[in-house]
Amino acid sequence: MVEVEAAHQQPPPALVFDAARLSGQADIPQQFLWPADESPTPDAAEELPVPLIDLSGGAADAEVVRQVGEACQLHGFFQVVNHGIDPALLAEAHRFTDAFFTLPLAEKQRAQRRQGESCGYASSFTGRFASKLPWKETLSLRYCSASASAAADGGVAAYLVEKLGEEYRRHGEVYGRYCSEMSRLSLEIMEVLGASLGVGRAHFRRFFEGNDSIMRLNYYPPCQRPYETLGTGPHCDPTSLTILHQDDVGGLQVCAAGRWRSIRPHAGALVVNIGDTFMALSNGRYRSCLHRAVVNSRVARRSLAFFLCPEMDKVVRPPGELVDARNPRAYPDFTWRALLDFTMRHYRADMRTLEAFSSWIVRHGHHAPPLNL
Ligand SMILES: C=C1C[C@]23C[C@H]1CC[C@H]2[C@]1(C)CCC[C@@](C)(C(=O)O)[C@H]1[C@@H]3C(=O)O
Ligand SMILES: O=C(O)CCC(=O)C(=O)O
Ligand SMILES: [Fe+2]
Repeated sequence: MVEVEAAHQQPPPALVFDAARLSGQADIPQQFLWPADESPTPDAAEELPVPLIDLSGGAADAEVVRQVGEACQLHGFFQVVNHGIDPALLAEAHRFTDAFFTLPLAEKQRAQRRQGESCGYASSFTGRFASKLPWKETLSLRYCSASASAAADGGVAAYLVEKLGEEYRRHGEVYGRYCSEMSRLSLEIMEVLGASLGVGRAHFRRFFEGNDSIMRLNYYPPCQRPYETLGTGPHCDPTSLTILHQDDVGGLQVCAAGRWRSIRPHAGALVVNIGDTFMALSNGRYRSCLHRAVVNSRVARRSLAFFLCPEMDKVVRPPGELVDARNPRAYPDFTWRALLDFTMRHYRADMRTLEAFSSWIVRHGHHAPPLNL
């Protein structure tokens, strides 16, 4: 029995995570402290040797297909270079991230994320979770590729202007361009994943042509007790593909072979990992990988995560080639809308989200259209 609702019991009156104030204090509220068996150890985690995959030869390169397939069978993480994304755009997106998160709290709260929604500003999810609060602030934006033709930025600029005012249009245009570039790169990576799984380059690319994705800006203030807190707790991304640009501070860790290993920042490289929804699309062939973000007592850290997601009501079902007597269906059909709603309203995404979701579907009858095996 999965204790799902418990994760969202009404927590005590919301604590406010004002990083400008909290970051300097010797003591921190106990809601931010993590149990010893989940908090990071002081010894630096050894580096996880993930391949720096060179995309200059394009997504058709056989070596790229081999390296991505190998990484996805091992731990689901790899880094790409020569990905074609303008370094100036990456730098501008980070500059605007800094500009936003160093605003006074009241200004940021004008874009406050509402209960059950995935967009907006959140300061450590106080009011959403009762304990093990992440030491971070986030701003999440929605990017709809289908509307990109109309709004050219997937609706990102309009959202920021609506929430924060006309003076944020430039921010929105930069993040909109960033998202459309990430969407383009995601489709190239989907071609590589399709080729590596033997279902052809077009299959997953077509599935994600119209995507309804989430752009998340993570801001991790310095923390004076970095070995008792976590910037982002252990989890697998419930989404399909994550393309993350981290600054040069470091803090992303992956659990591989039962050990936490760090993914060292490489200037200009993008960190890529598959998520739960792609694990279901691959019928479990490729694993969504457990990872977390640790904080430090010296400097703030930022990471920009683009989460590729299918259109809300498209049924997530693996291609027939990946289902046979030896590889029966690993997960039931579902829609991304149902899984997103599950993580927003009923379950804090962790390392068992898809299992918890699968039994939740059965118990709550959220049946997707019948299988057409
Ligand atoms: C669909 C999503 C939920 C989260 C943001 C995206 C993909 C990653 C998820 C998350 C980061 C996993 C760890 C817990 C979480 C609550 C967080 O720390 O932010 C998750 C995000 C969320 O539910 O807002
Ligand atoms: O900040 C990082 O390096 C990782 C963040 C993350 O895993 C997430 O936002 O899902
Ligand atoms: Fe993640």
